[in-house]
Amino acid sequence: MTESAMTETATAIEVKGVGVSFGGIRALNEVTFSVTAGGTVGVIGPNGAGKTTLFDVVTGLRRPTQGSVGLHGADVTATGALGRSRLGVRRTFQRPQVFGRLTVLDNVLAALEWRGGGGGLAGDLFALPSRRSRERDRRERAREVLEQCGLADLADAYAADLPIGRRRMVELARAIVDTPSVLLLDEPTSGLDADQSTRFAEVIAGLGITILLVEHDVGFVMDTCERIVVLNLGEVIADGTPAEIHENPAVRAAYLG
Ligand SMILES: Nc1ncnc2c1ncn2[C@@H]1O[C@H](COP(=O)(O)OP(=O)(O)OP(=O)(O)O)[C@@H](O)[C@H]1O
Repeated sequence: MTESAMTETATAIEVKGVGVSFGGIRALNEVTFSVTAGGTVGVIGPNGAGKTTLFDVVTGLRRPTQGSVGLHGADVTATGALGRSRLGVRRTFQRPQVFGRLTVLDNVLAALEWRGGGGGLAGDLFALPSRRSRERDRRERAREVLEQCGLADLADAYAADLPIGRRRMVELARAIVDTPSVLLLDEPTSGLDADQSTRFAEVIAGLGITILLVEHDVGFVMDTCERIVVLNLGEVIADGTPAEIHENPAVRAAYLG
């Protein structure tokens, strides 16, 4: 393998020259950055900076007007959200998106179901041994993740009845249960108390996967991420380590104050 090919495979997310316009509004302009496989990168910026639009572009919910998106070395600009999820991309949302009328356990099990039940229709209809053992494995894995996320006692609670902090953890549990390769977290600590934030940070630190997170809590980003990308008015104004970002005069002027 050539050196450049090796560099390419080590890059999990590559955003190159991305632009998105909404009519006359330029939500993103020439946005370029990458995330190394297994790395954790934070995106910060004031309201309206383009953070959510950037997540939409990386997850395939929105096609950029310009530029390209790469995942694990492949150009996925034209690949939709489902195709990207098949490549192992998972996401949480600013407002946690859980299935309110399902229990916590069923929310997590749902994420293990979409690839198919194994054994096909016959497996389901006749409860074949292969189907039953797969079902046991699924439940075991789901319970393991509930434990990891501090939700074991809430397995049978309806997601809609939970306070926002718990719903965020359910969303996280559902996102990580089938061991994604890339996880995007949109304002993960919003609505969490200090203990829940700490737990959240511990859970994601232990995953060993590529993480891109948007967060208003700059302290959390500084503690959790090895690199930070700063957006302002749709443009990257800084990209560096937490210490570099903290000292960057343009960032201080635009954001940190
Ligand atoms: N669907 C849309 N139609 C029109 N304009 C939009 C749309 N989505 C976003 N915008 C505009 O694009 C810009 C970037 O918005 P975006 O939501 O990506 O910013 P953000 O950094 O996530 O903001 P916040 O921190 O408030 O969530 C803003 O000016 C916003 O008003």
